[in-house]
Amino acid sequence: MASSKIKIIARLRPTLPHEIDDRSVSVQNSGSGGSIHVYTNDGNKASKEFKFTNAYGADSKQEDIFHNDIEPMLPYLFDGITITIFAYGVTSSGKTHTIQGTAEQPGVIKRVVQALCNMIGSHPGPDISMNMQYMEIYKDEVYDLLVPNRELAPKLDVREFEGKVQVPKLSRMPVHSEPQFHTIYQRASNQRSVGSTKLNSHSSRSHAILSLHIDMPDPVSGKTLTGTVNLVDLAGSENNKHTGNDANRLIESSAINKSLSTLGKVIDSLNRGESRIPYRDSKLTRVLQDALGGSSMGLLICNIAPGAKFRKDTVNTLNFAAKARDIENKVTINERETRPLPKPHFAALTMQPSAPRAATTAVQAINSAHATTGGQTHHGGQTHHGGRPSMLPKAPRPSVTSLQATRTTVTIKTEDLSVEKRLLARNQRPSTSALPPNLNVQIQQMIQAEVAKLVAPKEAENRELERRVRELEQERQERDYSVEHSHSRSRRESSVKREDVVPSDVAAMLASSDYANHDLITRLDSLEAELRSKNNSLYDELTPMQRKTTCRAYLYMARQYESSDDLENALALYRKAQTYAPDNDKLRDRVLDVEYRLKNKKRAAEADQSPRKRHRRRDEDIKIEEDQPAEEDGRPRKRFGAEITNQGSSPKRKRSPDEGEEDGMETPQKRKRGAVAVGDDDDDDEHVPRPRRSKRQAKAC
Ligand SMILES: Nc1ncnc2c1ncn2[C@@H]1O[C@H](COP(=O)(O)OP(=O)(O)OP(=O)(O)O)[C@@H](O)[C@H]1O
Repeated sequence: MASSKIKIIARLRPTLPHEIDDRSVSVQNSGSGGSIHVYTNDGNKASKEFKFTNAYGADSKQEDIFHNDIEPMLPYLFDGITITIFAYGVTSSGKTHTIQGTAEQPGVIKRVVQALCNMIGSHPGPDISMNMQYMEIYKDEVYDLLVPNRELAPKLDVREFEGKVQVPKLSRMPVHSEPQFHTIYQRASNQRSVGSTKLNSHSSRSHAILSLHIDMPDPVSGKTLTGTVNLVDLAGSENNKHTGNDANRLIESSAINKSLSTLGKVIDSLNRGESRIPYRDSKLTRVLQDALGGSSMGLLICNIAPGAKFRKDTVNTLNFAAKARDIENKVTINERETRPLPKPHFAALTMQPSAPRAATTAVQAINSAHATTGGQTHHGGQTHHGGRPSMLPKAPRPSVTSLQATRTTVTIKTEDLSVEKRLLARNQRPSTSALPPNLNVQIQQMIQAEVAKLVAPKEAENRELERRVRELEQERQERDYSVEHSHSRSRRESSVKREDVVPSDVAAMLASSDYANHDLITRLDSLEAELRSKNNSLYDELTPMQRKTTCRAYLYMARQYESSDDLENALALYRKAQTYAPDNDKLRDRVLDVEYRLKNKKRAAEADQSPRKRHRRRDEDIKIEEDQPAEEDGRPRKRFGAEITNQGSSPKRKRSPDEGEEDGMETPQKRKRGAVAVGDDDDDDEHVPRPRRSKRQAKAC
């Protein structure tokens, strides 16, 4: 494993038409080496100097940066190394211009894709493929930009797998050609969150990360090397006094500033060699973990805006860059098994995976190249890093899957960096296994046979256990079935019994019209008692039809009792009937009526107990009987209690004109008065209501 420092370059953008050129920032030796001077006051000689690997002035071209700093890194991708290039700076400093560019001045992305397509195309060897992923981090959440509709895209999780931070659900698209890439990229870029601020009409509101993966399978070793280049366009730090942000922009701005401040903290912690690096404090640092003290090579482009109003931001950016250049990454090569292996037996798990080997020569070559160009920029250039253990890439966990990722080192000839020769050299490398392939298979088969012998008795025991469990389960099911069957049969029988018994009894009772059918009452009572004893009510047990029939039976008997003036029994039977028709309003009225009458009857009976009243009443009765002639048909007139019918004599019921006066009589008093009135009115053609009189007055009359 070799260490590699992050390479830092700075770029000053030109003054825009609406800006004043106050010459507050200048670049010396633009293009190679170079330093940036930030003047404390306009035209003042006092300045702060920052030196970097390369510094580019306002007149620099896109291709200058590409040819000097980016193109030389690309061949390392074909050794399975990850490269991260990110643009950092205040808003409107030219980050998007540098990374993305325009149609006339294409930026890093277009140039990198073009170069990679050429490199892949010129290589006749194994099947090299390129895939792309594109995500944005907006308000500290990761979103896929390759989805058809970014608005509907879900937030994505960031996970760590085998020492590498990944976004597992991020989509991946194959890149076959340059035009095809640009179609996909253009569509995805249009989905990126941008907004207008006072400083930039097209300001990025998110951090965008485009990843290009180059997969190089090696059919001989069954392994695939993957080189990845991450091109990161960070959102710019913002001074809200200058941007004039509205509420939504302020929220975005605070998320951007927070993530950038975490980025600064991560770099500080790495420089101090702290044991805890706050990668997890923001999604940005989590995703870029590999580039910040991880296992990839890094290039940081610091974009600077001219003008005094940006002076503070410019100094901050350059201070940040000065700190970042001390970060050391432990560069590793990404190689994984892709040949499907025979399913490994658990015994094979005891075998440890091969430890990652260091990418030595390749990275040393990079470092030496950096040192030659950037040695003078390091302010004395000591490395403060003491080889913090957490910065070392983790060894892959043992895995039973055939896709076992390993990171190994290859020796790269630094004197010859052409892709064809690198790939040729890789193909000519002997297989990592020193044993012939058939011997490996034989060993595996022997181990499997041995282990099978060991586990055979245990497996037989397990089979026997399983069989026993199955039997028991079957027995239980059969038992459950028979219990359920007997229950349902008894339920069926009981319902059949009820249907047989209740209706036939009722029918018999109705046929005999014997209202004193005590047998029926006894039968119903006993049935109810029986059901009550079973914690159940007859109502619940009967079908609606059976309830209706039972109710009718009780009603029939109640009416019979009522007509014979046995109000007590009638009331009891009406109440019973009510239990089977609780919602019947007429029946409820009837019960109230009978209750009322029964109460008055009892009261009247009590009054009759007084000796004086009994005497007076007897006299009155004699007098009335003397005065009252018999009906023409010889039948006596109806008297109190005899008028009860089953016609529904609700107290509130409106009488029909056809109903006799007596039917509307509601109370014993009324009825009595009515009886007298009927007797008196017999001779009258016209009904004249009589004034109310006391009994004494009536007697006097
Ligand atoms: N080197 C350059 N040459 C010409 N124009 C430039 C250059 N750099 C930046 N610009 C112009 O400056 C403006 C702001 O640039 P750009 O959008 O790239 O800034 P930014 O840093 O990405 O801003 P933000 O962080 O707000 O997205 C754009 O109009 C862009 O065309």
